[in-house]
Amino acid sequence: MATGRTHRPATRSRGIPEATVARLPLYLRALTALSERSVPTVSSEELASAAGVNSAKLRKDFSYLGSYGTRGVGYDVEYLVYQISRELGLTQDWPVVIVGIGNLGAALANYGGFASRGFRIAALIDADPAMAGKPVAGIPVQHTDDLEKIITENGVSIGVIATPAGAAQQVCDRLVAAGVTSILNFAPTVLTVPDGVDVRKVDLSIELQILAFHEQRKAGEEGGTEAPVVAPAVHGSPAAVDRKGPDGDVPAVMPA
Ligand SMILES: NC(=O)c1ccc[n+]([C@@H]2O[C@H](COP(=O)([O-])OP(=O)(O)OC[C@H]3O[C@@H](n4cnc5c(N)ncnc54)[C@H](O)[C@@H]3O)[C@@H](O)[C@H]2O)c1
Repeated sequence: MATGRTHRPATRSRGIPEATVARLPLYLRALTALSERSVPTVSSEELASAAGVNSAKLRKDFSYLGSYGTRGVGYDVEYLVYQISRELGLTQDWPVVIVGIGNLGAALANYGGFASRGFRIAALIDADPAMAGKPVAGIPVQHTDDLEKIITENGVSIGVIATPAGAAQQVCDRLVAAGVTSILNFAPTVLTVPDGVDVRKVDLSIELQILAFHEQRKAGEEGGTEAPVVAPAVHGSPAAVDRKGPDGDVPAVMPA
């Protein structure tokens, strides 16, 4: 199967640009921290600084949400938390499966940040029969033979792939055929999916390579030599080099 686009167009159907969507989690993280400190209101400048975003961009982003703040007062923190959570679809529970429970899959399963943000780990799946039934993060690992059944029974629409690269496309195809429509891919390979399926890719080695590029450029500047004008080749994902993140940085998570 597996033909077609690997990511959505730049503007969502509801009219919120993809770049704004990518910044909403940054605002939400900053707002959640303010909310935990019981801060009632925040100015666009303060929030922009806490989120690491330019304040004009923040105001533009919030205008898409219909949120303009109150002059002299700022934005209501609790209301913005609610609004952004609703926009991101975080006011509902999202069951997630992780496929490939090795070093990375187990670390992800143990990460408390998913559950606290509404992403409940519904199942852990691995192809190794020796792992079946063994608990990881308190959840028994299930065998890939049952993948389709697990997806259907749990109403899973988000799948995380942490298998070796060679297995990732086949796992992706099975997840999609079973009804998964969003995939977070950690395997260092480009996945092909049908229209309507979103894939985000995480590759920390690419982030390190980009940092190495900047280190090299800084060293060149200090030494008075001209900085290189092109990034080094990044295996398997040339788009990662020139793709900018939410606010000009390069994201650790990128469209596949
Ligand atoms: N994106 C990143 O920044 C990042 C960081 C570390 C690792 N990785 C990648 O994540 C993947 C996992 O790395 P790891 O160190 O955990 O490897 P690992 O070898 O420890 O674990 C891989 C697991 O996948 C299972 N597996 C193999 N084929 C499978 C299949 N068809 N279906 C289900 N499970 C299957 C194996 O049984 C094993 O438990 C690799 O592709 C690695 O390159 C990415």
